Amino acid sequence: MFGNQLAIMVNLMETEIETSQFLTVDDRLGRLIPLESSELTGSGETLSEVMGSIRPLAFEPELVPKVWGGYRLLEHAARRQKTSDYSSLVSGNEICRIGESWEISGVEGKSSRLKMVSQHPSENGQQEIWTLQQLWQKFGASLAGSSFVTQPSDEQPPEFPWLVKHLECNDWLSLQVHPAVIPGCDSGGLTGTTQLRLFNPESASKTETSKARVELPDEFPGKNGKFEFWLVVETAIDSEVIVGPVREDQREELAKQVEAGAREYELLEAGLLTRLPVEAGQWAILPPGSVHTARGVTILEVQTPVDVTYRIDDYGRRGSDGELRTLHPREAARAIRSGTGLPQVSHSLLWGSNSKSHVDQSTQHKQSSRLIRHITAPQDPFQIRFQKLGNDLQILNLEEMTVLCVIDGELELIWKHGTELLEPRDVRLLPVDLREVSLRSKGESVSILLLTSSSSFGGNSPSSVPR
Ligand SMILES: O=P(O)(O)OC[C@H]1O[C@@H](O)[C@@H](O)[C@@H](O)[C@@H]1O
Repeated sequence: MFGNQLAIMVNLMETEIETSQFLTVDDRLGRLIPLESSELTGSGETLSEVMGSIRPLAFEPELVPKVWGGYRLLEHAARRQKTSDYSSLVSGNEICRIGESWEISGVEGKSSRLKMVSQHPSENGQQEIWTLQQLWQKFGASLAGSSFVTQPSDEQPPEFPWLVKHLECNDWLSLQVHPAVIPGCDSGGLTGTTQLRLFNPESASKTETSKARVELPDEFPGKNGKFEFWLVVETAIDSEVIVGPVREDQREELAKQVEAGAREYELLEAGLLTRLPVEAGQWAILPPGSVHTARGVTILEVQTPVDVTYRIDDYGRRGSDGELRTLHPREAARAIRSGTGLPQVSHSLLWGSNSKSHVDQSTQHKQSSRLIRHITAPQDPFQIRFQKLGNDLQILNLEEMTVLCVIDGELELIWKHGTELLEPRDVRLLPVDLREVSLRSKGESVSILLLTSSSSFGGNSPSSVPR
């Protein structure tokens, strides 16, 4: 699957919080070791040397089995790898429901592996393997430019600021909530104006600020909480989301009932959660402390790099070990109390029948063949822009590190030394050192999502190339 390395993801139960770790086989020791401690890192001194030349970075998607998953992410991965042997793509080599495909991750122990293009073997003859976290620590300035800060050596190494996944929620996700932000948190290796864009409860709206100061979780001192953005990419029949609290003044009651072990239907009956049908093209913003679940949807998820979920209700399901999946009512109640904003689900669609209406905090404008919509608010920890491009060439100036996700259509991505054709679900990390890339649709149009830290989008909006 990854050269001669077998990569395996296992679920570990650490106290009450479910977490997981990517493992790799150490040939010398003849056993599994955490990927981050593997010594298979490359020896390049610059990002260009590692890559052969500076180029958009592609990572190996990591497929994660989930009880609520399906088979589409697996089928997609098989198509992409040009294999019909699905079992070779799954940890443990057993075909099972896949819920998540981790596209870009620097999360400790679960960092994405760089897809190598040049096949330079390292000194010991092995294919080099770089994780995103290793690249971030060694070449952060090439990736993020002047906004990257190196930490003094006695401090925690900076963490890559975003986590990008595809989710296939064939069945309901657990009803869940993620922990809130801790003030004075790790900046994720970014500084200056960019650092201000990382989630800060002080800059949230007034009603939210008072709540942000309540009890804070102590499990992850010094880390950001989990702020999520969902773009609904595909839907099935009966596609729905459930979110809450519906109003800010319900937060305490919701927390109380969750702590007392209330189930999803009781919270819905009490009007503390709301159930909404969703269509492809809608999006949701889920600040820490938002209760949520979904089913019948494929989602592109962008989040801050915190892999912690507190389950409120799991509908009596058993995990792969045959045991009921753990619920965390006490931690969930605490996360709800320290929530930093209400969950929002867009009323309009980014594409489809009502895509023209203005909604929520997004803004939209049309330029030549392009539709641009800024989705997240300036105080949010990352900025999301949706763009529809035609087949005229557009330049994207990379004044800051950008993640490019293809949503629909085929995209031609051109940079100084090369070009590549991207398909829906392809994700690329565009380092600042690339300076600029050009984009155009191979067909009539292509939809893309751009992820950055700053809301200014200075030179980072594609502009037409004069012909
Ligand atoms: O606890 P389960 O149901 O497996 O869900 C866990 C998953 O939930 C989703 O809403 C997202 O937050 C994912 O990033 C997370 O991994």
